[in-house]
Amino acid sequence: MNTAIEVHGLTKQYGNHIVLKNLNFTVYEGEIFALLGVNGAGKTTTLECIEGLKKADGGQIRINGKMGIQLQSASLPERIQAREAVSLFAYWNQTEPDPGLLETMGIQEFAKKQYVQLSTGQKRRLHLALALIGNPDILILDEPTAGLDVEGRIVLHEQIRQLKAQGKTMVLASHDMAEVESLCDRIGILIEGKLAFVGTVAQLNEKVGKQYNISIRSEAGVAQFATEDIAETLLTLLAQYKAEGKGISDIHVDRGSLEQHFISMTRGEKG
Ligand SMILES: Nc1ncnc2c1ncn2[C@@H]1O[C@H](COP(=O)(O)OP(=O)(O)OP(=O)(O)O)[C@@H](O)[C@H]1O
Repeated sequence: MNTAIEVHGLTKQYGNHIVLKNLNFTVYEGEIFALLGVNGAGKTTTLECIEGLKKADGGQIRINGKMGIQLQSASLPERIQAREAVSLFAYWNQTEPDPGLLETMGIQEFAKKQYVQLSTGQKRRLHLALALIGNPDILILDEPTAGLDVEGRIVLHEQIRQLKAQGKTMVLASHDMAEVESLCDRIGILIEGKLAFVGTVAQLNEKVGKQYNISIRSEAGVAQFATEDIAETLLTLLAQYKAEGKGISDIHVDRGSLEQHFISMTRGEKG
């Protein structure tokens, strides 16, 4: 496997606060690699060191290929139209705007709108399109779906999958375990500036167990259950609620918070 990014002994501190502590990881060509961590774990700082926007205090970063960076929100002038931003980025990249790219990213539908008038989802799509203008080999995406509704996330996930199918390498930051599980090939988990785990989703599941949390709201209040077999547990619970005549008003299933996985990882326990 060819290497797209190699990070060796990366350290970074702000004053006395060491935020990245000797990070070592490799991103291979064509894969989606996620940096997963809670707020403040060091994800953005790591990405910015890779992007060259922040200077590392120690270590080496090797990049093999052309890199595209997805902008953060509110990075463009408020009054610039989406199509003007595209033209500007194309000019900087000494190329022409690619109508196919604009079509795929769904930019045409809001091409004449000013940046300030765009929804969060439209801004993200525009940022992704701008990152793609120079036809990079490697894409860096910092929390690409933050603030998006379910539909917006599904659309963006699909676009990210299409980019992978085209052979792009992607590194993304996220604090959403479920997103990372469905999208990424490998994960690096950052805990307080240290990489606590690097490996595939399957390897992570082996390590922390594949536990799901189920919350059921009914007249009797909210009850919570943990299981490794959602289908079986849900069927049993639904039958039980029905038999007891308890009307269900909401059901929520999740993969457990990152914090739960971190705690179990550091304790070496399951769940
Ligand atoms: N310019 C800065 N000056 C001082 N401290 C900073 C600066 N930028 C980030 N930090 C600190 O570095 C740590 C890591 O921040 P970073 O933004 O990399 O985390 P993150 O994992 O991306 O968090 P989030 O999910 O909230 O974006 C935090 O404690 C943060 O307060």
